[in-house]
Amino acid sequence: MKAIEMTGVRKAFRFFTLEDVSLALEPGQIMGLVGPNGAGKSTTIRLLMGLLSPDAGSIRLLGHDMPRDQAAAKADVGFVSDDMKLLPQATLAWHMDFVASVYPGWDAAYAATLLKRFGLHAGQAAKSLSSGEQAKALLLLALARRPRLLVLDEPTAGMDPVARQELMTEFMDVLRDDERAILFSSHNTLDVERISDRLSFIDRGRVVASDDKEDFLERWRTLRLRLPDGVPAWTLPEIVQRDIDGPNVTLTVDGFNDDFLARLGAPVQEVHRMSLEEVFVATVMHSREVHAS
Ligand SMILES: Nc1ncnc2c1ncn2[C@@H]1O[C@H](COP(=O)(O)OP(=O)(O)OP(=O)(O)O)[C@@H](O)[C@H]1O
Repeated sequence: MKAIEMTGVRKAFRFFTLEDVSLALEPGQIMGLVGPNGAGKSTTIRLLMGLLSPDAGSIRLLGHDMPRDQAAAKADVGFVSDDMKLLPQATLAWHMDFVASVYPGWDAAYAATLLKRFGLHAGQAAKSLSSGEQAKALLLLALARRPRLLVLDEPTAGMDPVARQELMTEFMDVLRDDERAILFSSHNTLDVERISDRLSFIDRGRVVASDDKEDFLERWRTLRLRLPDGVPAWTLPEIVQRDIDGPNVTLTVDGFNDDFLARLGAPVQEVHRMSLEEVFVATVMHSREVHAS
């Protein structure tokens, strides 16, 4: 059974449409949902969690049909988004007791470990926590339930680099158990590159690429060539961008391998791997060009 299965999902708002979104996540995997502002990440996550109903398509969370079976699904799904708030007057201990009383999977020893790791104090009132501490507290409450699936909308927003690193380590620990899965959205490609097994890039309401992280990083390259006799009119479909500066040509390639080099038929001076951020930007720009034409 897949942790997440979204097929052909559509949701139209007045000025924005999420179109034909399909995502799949297996147990034991972490998926990073990456996209620019307004791409549709939170809308996708709200649909997943049953907070919105799709106009078309199907959504299954841990095998449950959404939004119909959301009560059953949510018993096993930890969800945190940046518009969630703790009760201002209540302490973190009160929140922990409350969540423990609702969810039988609550792991008190793990909660105590997370308190220490995140530098939080159970006796502190929520209103006196900094915004980064509030975000950590919400994540603690979700993680200590030991849910089979964690769905996190921008979990590291407002956190400093040290806190982000701690959190990423924590996510990796959650996945030691092969039955669990995490979907998280982020603008931060460094975080995503660090821990994700799968990546889905979303732009303007469409999933523009979805694959294993290693496959993305293996496929994409920038190539530098020097061509004294002018620039050939390459039409190879793998070339998504070409920058020409006199005889110096830089190609951005999606689908780099020996066969591509043979078909390119030109001496390549340098081949560089690309960071996930570069792959993300190139994918989004290329998808926009394709749509515009
Ligand atoms: N309830 C709604 N009614 C109308 N439009 C909406 C609604 N919710 C979201 N939108 C629109 O859908 C688009 C996508 O929003 P969404 O919050 O999913 O983007 P996002 O990728 O999470 O962006 P960000 O990274 O900026 O948080 C935006 O243009 C937003 O204005």
